[in-house]
Amino acid sequence: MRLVGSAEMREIDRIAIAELGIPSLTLMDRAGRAVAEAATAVAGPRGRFVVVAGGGNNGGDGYVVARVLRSAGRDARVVALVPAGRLSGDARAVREQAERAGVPIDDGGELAPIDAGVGDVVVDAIFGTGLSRAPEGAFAEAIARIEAARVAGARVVAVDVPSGLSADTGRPLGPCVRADRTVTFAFQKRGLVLHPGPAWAGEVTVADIGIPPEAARRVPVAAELLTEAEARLLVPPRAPDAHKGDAGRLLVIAGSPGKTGAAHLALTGALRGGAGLVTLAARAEVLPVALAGRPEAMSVALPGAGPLARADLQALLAAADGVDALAIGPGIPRGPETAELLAALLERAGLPTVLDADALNAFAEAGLPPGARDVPVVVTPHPGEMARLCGISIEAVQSDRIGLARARARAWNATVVLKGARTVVADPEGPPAVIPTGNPGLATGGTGDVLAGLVGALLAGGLAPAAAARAAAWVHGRAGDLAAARLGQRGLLAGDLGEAIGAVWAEWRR
Ligand SMILES: NC(=O)C1=CN([C@@H]2O[C@H](COP(=O)(O)OP(=O)(O)OC[C@H]3O[C@@H](n4cnc5c(N)ncnc54)[C@H](O)[C@@H]3O)[C@@H](O)[C@H]2O)[C@H](O)CC1
Ligand SMILES: [K+]
Repeated sequence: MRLVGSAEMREIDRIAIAELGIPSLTLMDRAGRAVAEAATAVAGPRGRFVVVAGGGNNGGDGYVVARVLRSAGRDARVVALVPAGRLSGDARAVREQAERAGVPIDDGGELAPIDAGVGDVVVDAIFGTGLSRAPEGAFAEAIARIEAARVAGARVVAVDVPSGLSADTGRPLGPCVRADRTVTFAFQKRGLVLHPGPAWAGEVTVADIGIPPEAARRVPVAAELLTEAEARLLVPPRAPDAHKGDAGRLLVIAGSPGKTGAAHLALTGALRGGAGLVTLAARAEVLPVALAGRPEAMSVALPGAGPLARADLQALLAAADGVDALAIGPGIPRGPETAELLAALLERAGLPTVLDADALNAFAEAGLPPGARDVPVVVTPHPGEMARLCGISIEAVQSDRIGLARARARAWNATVVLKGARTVVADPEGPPAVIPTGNPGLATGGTGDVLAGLVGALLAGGLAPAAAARAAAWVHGRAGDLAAARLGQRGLLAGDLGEAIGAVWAEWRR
C-alpha cells in the first residue's frame, strides 16, 4: 500500500485538480462527507458535534462536515479559529455554504467554548498536511480544549491528520490533538504509521475521495506500507512434492562462548522459517549448548579458537559448499580480522547472505561497507548498529529512518532492514517498505537473532533479498504480536518467537 508525505499528497492533489480537472470543491465535499460519516458512527444517538476549524483547506473540510451533519438533522456547529475574512478559496466558499445552511459558527476563536461530553463528537479540522510549525496561540489553546473535551468523554475525530502531528515523521511539532479516529484522504500518510503517530491518530481509515489513479501515477512512490496480503504473496506455498533441498540449505555462522544463546536463537529462526537443512558453524565449545533442543540442526566445528579471522576462511568455505544461503553474525567472536574474513567469504562463496549484529559491528569497526559488489546481501541493523555503520548518532538515524535506509541500501547495494518501531526495509531499487507489525515486547535480547535466521531461511528457500527481508520482517513482527497476545509484551521472550512464527505460517497456510 502506498504511503505518502505532505508534499507528495499536495502534488497528487495539484495534478488531480490542475491537470485532470477534478474540481477541488468536489474533493473537499467528498472529504467532508467521509468525516461526517465517521463522526456519526462514534456519536451517541443524540450526540452533538463541534467542529473546530482552522484557516486552510483542513478547516474547509470541517465546514463541509458541519453542513452535512446539520442537513442530516444533527446538532452540529463550528468553532472558527480564523475569521471569515481571512479565509480564501475553497475554505471561504464552504464556510459560506455552511452559513447559508444555517450552521451556527462561533468566531470567538480561543474564547469560544468547546463544551462536549459523553456521546458528543469534536471534529478536529484545524490543520492537516499544511502544518508547518508548532501550533501556538489560539490554535494551541483550541488543541488543549479539544483534549479537555476528550477527557470529559467526548470522542475526537481528526480530519486527515491530527492537528499538530507531522504527516511526514509521525512526531508532534508541538501541542497535538489526540484523536480516537482519524479519517485521512486518498492515501495513508507516513505520519499516521510511523511512531508515535499511531498513538495520536487512533483508529485510522483511508477515505477514497475520487483522486484519479492517473494523478497518483504521475508522482513517484516514495514509500510503501507492507500489508499482510502483500507480505503473504511474497512467500510461495510449498510444492506438494517438495523435498528438503527445495526448502533450501542454510549455513548459520553464529555464537561464541558467552553468546551461545544467539546461535540457538538464530537456528530457531532458520528452522521455523522453513529452511530445509540448517547447519551451524561455530567454535567447538559453542556447539553443545547452541544445538541443545535443536536436533533438527547440523553443525560444523570451526577449528582454532578466539575471534573469527582469516585462518577460518577455508573451513567456512568448506561448510558453505552446497548450501543456498548464509546467515552470519549473531554472537560471533569478533576480532580485528573478522570483517576482512567475512568480505572474503562473501566474495568467494557468492551466496545470498544476511549479515546481522556482530558481523555488522565488524564491518563498522573496519570502516568497510557491509554490502558486497555482486553478492545479494541483506543487513539487519538495529538503530545502534546502523549508527555505527553510518558513522552518525542514533538520533540522526531515528530522525529519518526511511530516507536513511533507502540511501544506504543504494550506497551499499544491499537490502537494509532497519529494525525499530516501525521496521523499514529498503533495497537498492524501488521504494522502502514500512512494516506495520511488531510491538515493544520485541525490544528484548535475542529477537534480532531469530530475525536473522528467519531472513536466512527465506533466502535459502529462493526468495530474492528484497522479498525475503520484507516477508521475514512482517512475519517476525506478527509473531511478536501473537506472542505478546499470549504472554504480554513484558513477558515475551525471543525464544517464544519460534512457535509464534509457526503460528503465522499456519494463518497463511504456508
Ligand atoms: N486530496 C487531499 O488530501 C485533500 C485534502 N484536503 C484538505 O486540505 C488539507 C491541507 O490544506 P492546507 O490548506 O494545505 O493546509 P492546512 O489546512 O493543513 O493548514 C492551514 C494553513 O495553516 C498554516 N499553518 C501551518 N502550520 C501552522 C501553525 N502551526 N500555526 C498557524 N498556521 C499554520 C499554513 O499556512 C497552512 O496552509 C488536508 O489536510 C486536507 O484536510 C482537501 O480539502 C480535500 C482534498
Ligand atoms: K486535522
